Amino acid sequence: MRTALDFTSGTIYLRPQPIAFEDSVVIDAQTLLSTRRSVPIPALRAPAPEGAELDDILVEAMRVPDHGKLAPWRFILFRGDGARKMGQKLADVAERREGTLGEGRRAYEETRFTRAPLVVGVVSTAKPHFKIPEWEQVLSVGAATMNLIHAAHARGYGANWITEWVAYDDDAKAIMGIKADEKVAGFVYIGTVSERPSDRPRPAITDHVVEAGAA
Ligand SMILES: Cc1cc2nc3c(=O)[nH]c(=O)nc-3n(C[C@H](O)[C@H](O)[C@H](O)COP(=O)(O)O)c2cc1C
Repeated sequence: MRTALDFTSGTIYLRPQPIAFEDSVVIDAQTLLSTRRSVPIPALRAPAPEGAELDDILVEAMRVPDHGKLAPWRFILFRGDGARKMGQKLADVAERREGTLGEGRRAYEETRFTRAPLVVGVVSTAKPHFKIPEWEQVLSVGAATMNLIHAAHARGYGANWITEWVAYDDDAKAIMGIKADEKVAGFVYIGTVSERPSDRPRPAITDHVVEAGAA
């Protein structure tokens, strides 16, 4: 039976009135939305979702509004040996750019995709289309990324949406198998939370919401 993380109290718990679905117990949607926050990468430990659970998370990630049904995204899984090798190649790119890297910097680059047990690269394949504005496709990719994060949190995992230089570097993108006309929406670091993060101040609705016609 799976558990959910309660970020308000910091305890692993089973919901007193869980939403039962087949053999799973999942956090209720309102609690998920009101308590999710990014977990710093060093606090993301093994295990990460894998197998059927990861498949479910990816399917839920793609369950987003998508004008024209273009599915303008794809996912790259960085884990294990593949993630290690990718880090070494990216460190080489950084070294070609900047000259010999210091030990700490080299190690940072080499371990870029092994800092968490799973990193999901979300790639936008949005492009000009005769009917569907590219902007709307990009929004759908962002929605898929957020769904991915929520789907992970719903199962008790922590997640963090990161880009950093490798998302914007053409050579790094090529090494990761990302085409020149594709964009990185983000790298979502996922793992089991070892330390509960404190929250940050959240935007107030008074600063961001207006009533139409009230002015
Ligand atoms: C597209 C995108 C890219 C981001 N890239 C980074 C990044 O490279 N480094 C970073 O520290 N935070 C990055 N963030 C911010 C974190 O994902 C996160 O939102 C932030 O730490 C605040 O945490 P919260 O999710 O709890 O509000 C990015 C966010 C978005 C939406």
